[in-house]
Amino acid sequence: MSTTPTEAPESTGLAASPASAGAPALRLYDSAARAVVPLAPTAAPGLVTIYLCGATVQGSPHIGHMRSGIAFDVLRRWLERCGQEVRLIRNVTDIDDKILSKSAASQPPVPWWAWAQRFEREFDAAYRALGVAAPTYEPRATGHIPEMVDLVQRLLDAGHAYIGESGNVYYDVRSLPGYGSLTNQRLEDLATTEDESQLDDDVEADKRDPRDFALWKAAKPTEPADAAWDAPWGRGRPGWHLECSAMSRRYLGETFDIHGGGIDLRFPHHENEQAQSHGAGWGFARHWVHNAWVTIKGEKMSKSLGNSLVVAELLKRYDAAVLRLALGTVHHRSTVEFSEETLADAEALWERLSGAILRAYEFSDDGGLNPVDAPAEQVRARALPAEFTAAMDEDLNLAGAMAVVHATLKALNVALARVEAGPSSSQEADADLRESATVLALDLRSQLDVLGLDPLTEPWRAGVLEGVGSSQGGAAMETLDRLIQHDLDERAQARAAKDWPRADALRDKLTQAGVVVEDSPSGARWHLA
Ligand SMILES: Nc1ncnc2c1ncn2[C@@H]1O[C@H](COP(=O)(O)OP(=O)(O)OP(=O)(O)O)[C@@H](O)[C@H]1O
Ligand SMILES: [Zn+2]
Repeated sequence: MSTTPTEAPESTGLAASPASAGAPALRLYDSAARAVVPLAPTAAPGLVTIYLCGATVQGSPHIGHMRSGIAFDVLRRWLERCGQEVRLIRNVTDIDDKILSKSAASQPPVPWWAWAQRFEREFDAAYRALGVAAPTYEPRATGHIPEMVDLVQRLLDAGHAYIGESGNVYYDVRSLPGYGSLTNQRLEDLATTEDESQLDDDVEADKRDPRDFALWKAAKPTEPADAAWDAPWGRGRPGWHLECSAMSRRYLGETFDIHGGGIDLRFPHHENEQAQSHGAGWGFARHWVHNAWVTIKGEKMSKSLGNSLVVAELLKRYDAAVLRLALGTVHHRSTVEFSEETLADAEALWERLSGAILRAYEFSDDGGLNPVDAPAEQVRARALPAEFTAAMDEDLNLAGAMAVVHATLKALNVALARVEAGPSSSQEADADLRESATVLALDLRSQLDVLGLDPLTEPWRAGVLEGVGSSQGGAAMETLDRLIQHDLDERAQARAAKDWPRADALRDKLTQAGVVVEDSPSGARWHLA
């Protein structure tokens, strides 16, 4: 490994967090250590630095592409909830073989950069729709060519890279004793480091070893002139692996806390990123987190397998919150099987969760000061149940956290039923009941917020309040209640007089209008279907 001294990462602008909360209690599975280990951030007190490999913007995002964005959004939210400041970098690969070939093959052909920009926007829209907070910075590969050229030069100087006859620059994997350590592979057992992302690596006949990989690809006469940049060893463009080493160094410094991405990226992409950064003398990632696949009928969702579901299409059929719930409440290392059944379950759960919070919201309206409608900061300031915290701290155990969510929902429904059963003999007791339902609704919001699913914050709020109207919801429901109550009273009288046809007709009328009537010992209750 190179021992070249390196500059301090002052240009990253990293600083101690003002909201420093000491070290987080989170323990996370580390793919390199193959064990759950404590996360011990080092950049600055109260700060966690994360680099997540982002999209290669060569086509429309399918729902599988969203998995890592959502999984790491939950990780980020949890760390922030625990008082940490999180600096999350997610890059955009906006130059690559597929972008060049697809833009050239499109009818009519478009410039590669227009193609990349189109799909970057689509990814952006999909992340936004699914409630994935924007990363702290989202660097594009093409905006960091000088950093990449510097890194290649550094690797050349340190003897970890060489220039081939083609003008390509390769990483010499045999030069780094630790190559393969991330994925626990011995160099002797590796045949080649070719991977799909480097399809056009041509023959690469000038490699010294088939396991070496391209750091820099020499410009080709068949490729657009503006897809190449000057470098001391000749014009060309960066290899994919190089981008992440250069951009993580630029924004997070030589060493950072967590490196993430899809499980397929472990090898060769992450192994090669690590080789580059270690070769440059940088500490690089201290902790590796990889998320599992979204599958369909057990098979990875993938464009080439023809089973991919484009996010924009799914959003025409499903509420974005339902998609987020389906994807974001499963442990990040477990597969999400994406089926009609998964979506139906998520849809039903979302209705129950948002419906219960909405019911509490409606009855709590008090001259525009609705306690259930507390701003997100207030919701986040609430203490979480110890079981919830313990589950999240133990490798983001979402099953454990969701068990707490279900218990809170159940308790809220019980409280709501008691409130809705109507006034008791004591006003004080009624106020207590309303208070306990309000507290449970806020608790539920607070737990769901960690998962990015608080129904009363954006991007879900508008959809959840649709038809209720954020300021007029309570008043509108009261008016509706009076109208319905009038019919229910008439129905009660018809039943008392054993006028069954009249009683049934009144109920049918309400059912047709979307009102569900439930008879209980204390009288009929209603809710919207
Ligand atoms: N089904 C999936 N589940 C989770 N992550 C995925 C899934 N498909 C792709 N990804 C993530 O998105 C990254 C980019 O995906 P890629 O461009 O290979 O998509 P793809 O649909 O599998 O395309 P192709 O069919 O061209 O292989 C992958 O490296 C992976 O980390
Ligand atoms: Zn990467």
